[in-house]
Amino acid sequence: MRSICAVQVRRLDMIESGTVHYLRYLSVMALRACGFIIFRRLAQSPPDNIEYLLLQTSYGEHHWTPPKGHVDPGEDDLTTALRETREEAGLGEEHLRIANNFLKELRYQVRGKDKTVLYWLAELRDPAMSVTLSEEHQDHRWAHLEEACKLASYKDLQETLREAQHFLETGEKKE
Ligand SMILES: Nc1nc2c(ncn2[C@@H]2O[C@H](COP(=O)(O)OP(=O)(O)OP(=O)(O)OP(=O)(O)OC[C@H]3O[C@@H](n4cnc5c(=O)[nH]c(N)nc54)[C@H](O)[C@@H]3O)[C@@H](O)[C@H]2O)c(=O)[nH]1
Repeated sequence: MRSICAVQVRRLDMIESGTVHYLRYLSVMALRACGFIIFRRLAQSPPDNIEYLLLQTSYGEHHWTPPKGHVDPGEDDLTTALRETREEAGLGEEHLRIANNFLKELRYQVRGKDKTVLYWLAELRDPAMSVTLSEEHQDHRWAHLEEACKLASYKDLQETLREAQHFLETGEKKE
């Protein structure tokens, strides 16, 4: 009887990784994530000179979003955004020019729980710099606004990208 229990416990330990671990994590953590809408400017004339960076997850629905991720306990939001961008895209603060006066908050539900995502806006200083993905993502794309909106299939994220474009073209936030 004792040995059966030991085997069962070991099996439970083994499935403690992957999705089970992730679902347990979700059930205890408040869902808050932070990241950057990263853009680069090309030589073309406006508006085609602006491209946005989107990453495609290697898990789940394989959805596309800008680099972002969960806030660690005790971490401030901007530090999270910078850490996640370095981890997920290989781009650090030294590679970015962070825009003043642009911060967008998205709220949506993930598996029945409210999630808040904060996005800052940042320009890649060297447009030729390459992106280095982590295991969390399987692909990345630099895309003009309309293509970026097709990849980012969520209405709120599409609106955020449109607001970023408006901000970059006019220097003003959309009301
Ligand atoms: N095994 C496994 N493991 C997973 C899974 N899933 C995650 N992991 C692990 O967690 C780590 C990631 O940790 P971080 O990087 O720190 O966090 P985030 O960046 O926050 O990443 P998430 O993917 O958790 O969160 P979202 O992007 O928010 O996607 C969640 C759902 O929300 C919807 N959704 C997404 N975006 C929008 C939007 O803009 N607007 C709207 N309206 N809806 C949106 C969409 O339906 C989507 O399915 C990975 O390494 C994995 O280990 C999974 O399914 N199976």
